[in-house]
Amino acid sequence: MKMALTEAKKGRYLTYTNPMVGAVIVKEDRIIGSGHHLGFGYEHAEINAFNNVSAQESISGATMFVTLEPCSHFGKTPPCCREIVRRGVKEIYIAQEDPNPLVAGHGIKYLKEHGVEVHVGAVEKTARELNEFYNFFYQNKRPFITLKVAQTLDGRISLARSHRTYLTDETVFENVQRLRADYQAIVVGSGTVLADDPLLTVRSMKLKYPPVRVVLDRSGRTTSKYKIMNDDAATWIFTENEKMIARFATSSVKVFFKSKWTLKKIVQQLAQQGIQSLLVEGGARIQDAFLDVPLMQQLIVYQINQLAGGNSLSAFQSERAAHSLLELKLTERKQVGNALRISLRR
Ligand SMILES: NC(=O)C1=CN([C@@H]2O[C@H](COP(=O)(O)OP(=O)(O)OC[C@H]3O[C@@H](n4cnc5c(N)ncnc54)[C@H](OP(=O)(O)O)[C@@H]3O)[C@@H](O)[C@H]2O)C=CC1
Ligand SMILES: Nc1c(N[C@@H]2O[C@H](COP(=O)(O)O)[C@@H](O)[C@H]2O)[nH]c(=O)[nH]c1=O
Ligand SMILES: [Zn+2]
Repeated sequence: MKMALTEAKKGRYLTYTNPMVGAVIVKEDRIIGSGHHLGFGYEHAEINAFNNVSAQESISGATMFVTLEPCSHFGKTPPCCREIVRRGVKEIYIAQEDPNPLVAGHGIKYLKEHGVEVHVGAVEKTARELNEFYNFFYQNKRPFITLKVAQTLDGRISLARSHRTYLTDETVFENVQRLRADYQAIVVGSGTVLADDPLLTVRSMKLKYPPVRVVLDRSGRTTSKYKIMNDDAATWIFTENEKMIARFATSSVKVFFKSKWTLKKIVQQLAQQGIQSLLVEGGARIQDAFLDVPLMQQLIVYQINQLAGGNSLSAFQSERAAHSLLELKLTERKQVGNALRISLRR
């Protein structure tokens, strides 16, 4: 199963809203084939593993190790569970059940009903972690949300709200690029667009499915002159200003207009669009809004050894009355460039 997990990882950045999946076929204590899910819309891991078995080998009577329950639905490809039965696989080890309601248990049921000996749960924890956002999305019906903040020792993100303060170095930039690549959407508030004019793209890698840039712009202060509105990646704006529809009518920017958007409704809408993971990159008011709801699962802080003081801007700051403390569990702490990277979970 560990080999199947190594196989699965070969699909990283290519599977999009599909999980990474790996499969290994064993016969008489020999590996006769292995494969992974090649990418969104392409062959599933099991089929790719079958395709990699040489013509001289007989699959009939073999054992398969697969990191996710074989699918039972006609999607972009036919059901893997049928192919497994058709090929005569005798026994199958499955790391985890597929939480996707299209499959959820049906694949296992089909295999059992067709005489395959099924074992579920081998190396399950590692398999679940590999597709953490996918699993979270189907189990909770909402995206996995990470808040990311670059801050000073005194928890400040900028010397003044109206402009950008460069806090972290090139090494942190690279680290953030890799972090971004793992998410399907990146969220910022209009204040950050106006103050920083960020691109919010992944420049260090050529991604087939770059994260969507989501701008929360309630009163409609952004225009097409900002870099985030370019075509380097998709951009979606959530606004309560109807004029934004006309303002972006001739561009590829998608405007989600509603006379009243709550953060919960925005997250619901993103889930409906199939977004399984969100990286929230500020600014102060947006981070505070996510803290207030609270809709986040993870916080990643890049903390530098400098102080800002005075009336500099706090990482989570708005006009609302603070009412309680939110306790988080430390999961990782390591030095990255000029910052201490601190990861915490709810
Ligand atoms: N160091 C770091 O990690 C980062 C620092 N920054 C810094 O943060 C500053 C910008 O922060 P800030 O001014 O707070 O702006 P934000 O980026 O947090 O955007 C705030 C705006 O978002 C809109 N909005 C939409 N939905 C909501 C909601 N549910 N709750 C609150 N606001 C919502 C509001 O628009 P409206 O007013 O129309 O209602 C509000 O003005 C800049 O100085 C920037 O440099 C930014 C990102 C990262
Ligand atoms: N990638 C993968 C599976 N993925 C399952 O299939 C769904 C996508 O189906 P489709 O759109 O047809 O590609 C995905 O959400 C998940 O339920 N299943 C498998 O048997 N093996 C695989 O390698
Ligand atoms: Zn399949």
